[in-house]
Amino acid sequence: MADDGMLLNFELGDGPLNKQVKFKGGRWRDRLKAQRSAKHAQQNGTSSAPSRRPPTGDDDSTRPTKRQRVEDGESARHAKVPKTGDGSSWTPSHAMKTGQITSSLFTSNPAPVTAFNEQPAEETEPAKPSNAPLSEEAENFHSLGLSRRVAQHLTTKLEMKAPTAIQKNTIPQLIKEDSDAFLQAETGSGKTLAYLLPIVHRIMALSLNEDGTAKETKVHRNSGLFAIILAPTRELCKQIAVVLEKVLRCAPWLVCTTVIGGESKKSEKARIRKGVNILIATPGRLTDHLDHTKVLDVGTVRWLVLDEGDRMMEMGFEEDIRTIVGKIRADKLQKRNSEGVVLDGILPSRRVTVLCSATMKMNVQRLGEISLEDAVHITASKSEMEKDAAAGNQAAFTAPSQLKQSCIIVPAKLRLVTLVALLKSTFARRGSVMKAIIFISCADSVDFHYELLRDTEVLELPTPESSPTKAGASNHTASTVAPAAYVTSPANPRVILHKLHGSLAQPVRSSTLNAFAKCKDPAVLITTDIASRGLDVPAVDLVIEYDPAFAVPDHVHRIGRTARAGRSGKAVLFLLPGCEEGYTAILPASTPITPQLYESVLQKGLITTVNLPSGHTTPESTQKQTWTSRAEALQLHFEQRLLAPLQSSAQEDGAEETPRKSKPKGKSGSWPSKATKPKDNPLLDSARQAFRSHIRAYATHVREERVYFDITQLHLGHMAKAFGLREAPGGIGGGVSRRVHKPAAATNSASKGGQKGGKAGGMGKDDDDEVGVVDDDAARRMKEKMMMVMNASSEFNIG
Ligand SMILES: Nc1ncnc2c1ncn2[C@@H]1O[C@H](COP(=O)(O)OP(=O)(O)OP(=O)(O)O)[C@@H](O)[C@H]1O
Repeated sequence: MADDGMLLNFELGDGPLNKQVKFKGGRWRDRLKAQRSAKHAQQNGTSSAPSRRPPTGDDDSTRPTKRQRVEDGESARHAKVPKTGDGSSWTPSHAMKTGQITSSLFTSNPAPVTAFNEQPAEETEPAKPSNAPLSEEAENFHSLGLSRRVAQHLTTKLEMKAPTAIQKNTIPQLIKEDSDAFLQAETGSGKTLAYLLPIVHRIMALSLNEDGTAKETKVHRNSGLFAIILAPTRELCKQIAVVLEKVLRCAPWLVCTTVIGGESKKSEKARIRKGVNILIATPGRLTDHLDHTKVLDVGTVRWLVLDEGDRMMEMGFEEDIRTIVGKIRADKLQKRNSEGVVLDGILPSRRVTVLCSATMKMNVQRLGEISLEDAVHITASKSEMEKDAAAGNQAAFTAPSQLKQSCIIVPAKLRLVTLVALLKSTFARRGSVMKAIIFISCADSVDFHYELLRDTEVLELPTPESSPTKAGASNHTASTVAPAAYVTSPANPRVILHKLHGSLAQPVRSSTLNAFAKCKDPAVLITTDIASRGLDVPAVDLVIEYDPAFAVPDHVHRIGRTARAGRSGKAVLFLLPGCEEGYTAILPASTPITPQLYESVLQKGLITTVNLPSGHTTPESTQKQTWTSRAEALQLHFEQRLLAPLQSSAQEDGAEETPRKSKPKGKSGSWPSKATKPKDNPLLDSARQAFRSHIRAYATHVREERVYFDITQLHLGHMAKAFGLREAPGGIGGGVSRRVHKPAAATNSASKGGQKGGKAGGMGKDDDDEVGVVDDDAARRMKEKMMMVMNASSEFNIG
């Protein structure tokens, strides 16, 4: 690595550069321009710095102005070097002592269209949690109809004293009635137990009398498959299995298992052959087993649960679900099992389908048509039901009331440093935040940010799962768990970084998630939407949507990873100034989404020096810097990290950097594109790939929300800076990946041939990373944008 110390050590004084500086790196045009500017500045006794005062957040005048081209040498010559809000001078960044060329971070940024003042944090009474368990006095599990055995097990072993509202409304219904149900309640409200407990209770009743004494015939693992639970992702299936296993400890004669892909079908078949009473599956894998696993008998199945039903539809599992529902219904319902145990009466006398979600996209109506018959709609509260009815059964959804939502409107160029500053201030105090999740739009961008923010030194970590130790790194997490650089603080000298996306191998995904969940140190998970649904990781205090979700319901699920079961939580949304600002108006929130000024975030986070990764030194002079100059230095450091190994060759041939063609990476299948072949600096390569994928992903926000996420408004040059790039790399317009859904054919057996479509990238996984729908409109906009870019010269494309 280059000696970044040199780079961070730029002058803070407001005097002009008085030495002839040799400019290195970047493109020859930029170098020439900077050389000229510096010369003029010397002659005129002024700096070649842009004239704009860096925003300090002190008053309105400090707002960044609307997007402008970078000041030319003339205007820069006449510009005064202003003082920053905190009294120090503003540092020119176009021509620095080190001779590096970069555009200023604080100039030419578009101003927010909404005028807002950051409200001082009011000492208001915290909102009453809307998804918490009810009071023990008001309700208990036994009174809902569950056996004493189950109720006691919940209280004593699982430490659940009272049901939540959705559990209170669902459990009696599913115990007493045999009708289909559509379960809808906010994130973290305990829907999993709401449908699991009545199922377990009724299956247990085949073996136990009402007073808890054993019946003559006791069902066991070979007595039949009674329930199938479908969930969209493998992680979610595993999580449901963990909860169910805990519940089944009070009925150890019953067995559940998962069939989710990502592991050998043979071993799944073997488990089914051994006997299972409750099966948890991803739709694609189950369809495959229904086709090929003869021992899988669905004649005794009484419940089919579709957890996160809308997500399954969205992921293209409609055909699989049709097949599954069709096959289960077609099989004659057995009134007795093969051992002669009477099932009817104790178990439902018809097949019951339960559909479950915190949100309902339009496609759920179709899912309802496929799977439900005269379903009852169960919500957490009466008022919700009334609200939904008033809305013409278009289910309304909200975020938990205790969840505090805020947004930061931050110009594209400042996104990366603002993210670091936010994380740094988040972990400034020990214990205030233990776990944070950062949502990013695509796998390539997750890979890049993880590589950028992790420390290069491998430290010994305490838990075996999250230990890329010197001695023996955990194979599965060696490339997905690492100590973080930049965001640590004296109070939290160790923060552990994790990354997760659908293109990672299944064992890596499982181990990484497990490592994050069990991490004893403060931890950050950088992830795609793969972690947005249903995942229940305790102690997530903060969710950062660095890239906004592709659709509002996805946003609701993402932020729902915090503030679960009555706990508190915060969610921060990054938005660009301009049309994105209007997005907050359509987001569901019990309390208003509070705006935060990015200037304050930077100021708070960069109040002290940033801990650079091992091997990078922070010069002493930076100790005295202001937050603005620290932000500039940090950005410069990132850019330099990306460029370092390539610099010498660029100098030698004086050529402009051009993206090099290479084979597609293949690993992050969601966004296939012309990848550049890693040569000298894999991080640079990763940044370019991430940038391209990010821009493509941006084009895929759902149609109704594209008014807020208009790709034609994106400044690619500015956005490139958020990836540590000094200019937008080419190759973005290499065709917008169509979002076609993978499904069974791709997932399960190549032998099926006839792809019904594969998810972008065609990785053919059950639950690969998903993005918004890429349709003709998105493709057209993308094309338009590319034309604009080709016809315009940007700040980084001076000429
Ligand atoms: N009665 C209860 N008392 C205390 N904690 C509970 C209770 N029921 C569920 N929980 C806990 O609440 C958390 C959220 O539960 P669960 O994952 O079922 O929520 P959910 O409604 O399915 O959320 P999502 O829509 O995000 O999937 C879990 O950690 C679970 O252990």
